[in-house]
Amino acid sequence: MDDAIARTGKRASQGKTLERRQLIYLSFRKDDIGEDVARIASSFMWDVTLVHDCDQLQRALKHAPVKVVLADLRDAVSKLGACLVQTTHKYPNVQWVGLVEPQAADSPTYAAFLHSYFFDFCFLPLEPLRLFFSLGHAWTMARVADIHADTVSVDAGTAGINEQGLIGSSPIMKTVRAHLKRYARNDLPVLITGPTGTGKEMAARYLHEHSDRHDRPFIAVNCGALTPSLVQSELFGHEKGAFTGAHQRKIGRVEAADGGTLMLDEIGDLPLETQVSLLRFLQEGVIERVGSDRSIPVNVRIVAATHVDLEQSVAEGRFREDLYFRLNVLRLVMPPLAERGTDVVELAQHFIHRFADELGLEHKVLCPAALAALSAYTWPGNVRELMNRLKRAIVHSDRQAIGPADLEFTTLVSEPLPSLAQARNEAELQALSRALVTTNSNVTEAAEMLGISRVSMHRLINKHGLSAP
Ligand SMILES: Nc1ncnc2c1ncn2[C@@H]1O[C@H](COP(=O)(O)OP(=O)(O)OP(=O)(O)O)[C@@H](O)[C@H]1O
Repeated sequence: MDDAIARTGKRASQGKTLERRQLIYLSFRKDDIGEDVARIASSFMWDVTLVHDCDQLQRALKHAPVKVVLADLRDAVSKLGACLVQTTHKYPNVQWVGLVEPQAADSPTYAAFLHSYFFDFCFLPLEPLRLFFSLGHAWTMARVADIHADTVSVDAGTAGINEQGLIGSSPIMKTVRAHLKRYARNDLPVLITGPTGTGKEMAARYLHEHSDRHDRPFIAVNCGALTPSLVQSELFGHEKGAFTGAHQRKIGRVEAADGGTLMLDEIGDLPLETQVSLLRFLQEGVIERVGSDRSIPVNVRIVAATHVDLEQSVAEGRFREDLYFRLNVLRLVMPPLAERGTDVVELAQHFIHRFADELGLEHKVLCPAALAALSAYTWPGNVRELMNRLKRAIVHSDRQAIGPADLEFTTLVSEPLPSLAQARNEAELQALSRALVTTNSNVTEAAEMLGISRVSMHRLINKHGLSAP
């Protein structure tokens, strides 16, 4: 079998100069597989760096353009968890291939690692040709991920995407960020609507951070939490002695936001009698502190948010129509989490690391069934509900891998079916691999065996990153 590999590698280099590829082989055990791996991989154009711990791995990744890490998973569970979290966070495009003993793939912890972090795995004892295909395909996937990341960062430059601030790669969230970035270029009022917990306040902050006002204050006022008796003084401030208990001058929230952005959250809950003072401020750009008749000019950008239907409130006489028209100049709708596709998994992966850091707890992984349950759920409480479930799971679960029950999903959710395109692709790769193995990588014979032309065979080999002649 080694000869077949050597021949395939040799053919691969015939007629053109092929780039040698960098592979890191990570093994926490210092036994002999390393040398076997290095010999086999170098025969098909890989340069192998052998590392034995996470520090060495990080150093190797820093110093060489590595796209694939091959990890020996034997006896490595305890060390591997932290290492995977640390490394995949820092080098998200590097693809991982695992070497496992057949029985290990049945263990829930290994299964969680393999599903969450690994592109592919090979069983031990090592079958060289299987490794050859696996590494080749992983390399191609890493390249695709690099190209995609370049596109996203170009997008980020023009559309102002800040992945850390407002997470989500779904098309709908990309559109949200693009709108916010565009709105950030002017000072017009924005009305953000959407269900509770979808990130309306976060969107307002994002807008502020991308505007020229970003080094001035961002002040959020929860209009629903203001008591009717104090709402005027909270918003506009008061002078000393203005009313019983006003022992000293107080600067209101509107004045505190001068030069920056004022977010009026839950604007639909602002009492009717206060709505008129807010309207006056919006029209004239000046405030008067309670107990004073001096007008103070204040320059703020207004972002209002609500989860209630303001049009309905206007129709029912609970919200002033003139104020509604003042606020509703630019409009943004935050989509429910259930409409954001795989964002739920992206957000969950982000939050489990963030909460573990914040709470000083060990980093955990989400097992495949948990990921499936997260994707299948309807999320009435949106991102806030997701955060709360994850926080509770991290605190309560003693296991390394978080399962559906830890996330309080009582009904079991089955693994999602692969799409037809994925299933076809997988079948195509398998047929291709079998034909190449059977014919010792003879493309003409393999093409004949599969009933396709040599040209199609080459196209498929390239498509699947199998690096043949
Ligand atoms: N896309 C996102 N990326 C990261 N965190 C998010 C995202 N969306 C929401 N969050 C987080 O979810 C929580 C709820 O978000 P936020 O308070 O902005 O929602 P909201 O729509 O204003 O809620 P409400 O209507 O109840 O006031 C916050 O802790 C926020 O940091």
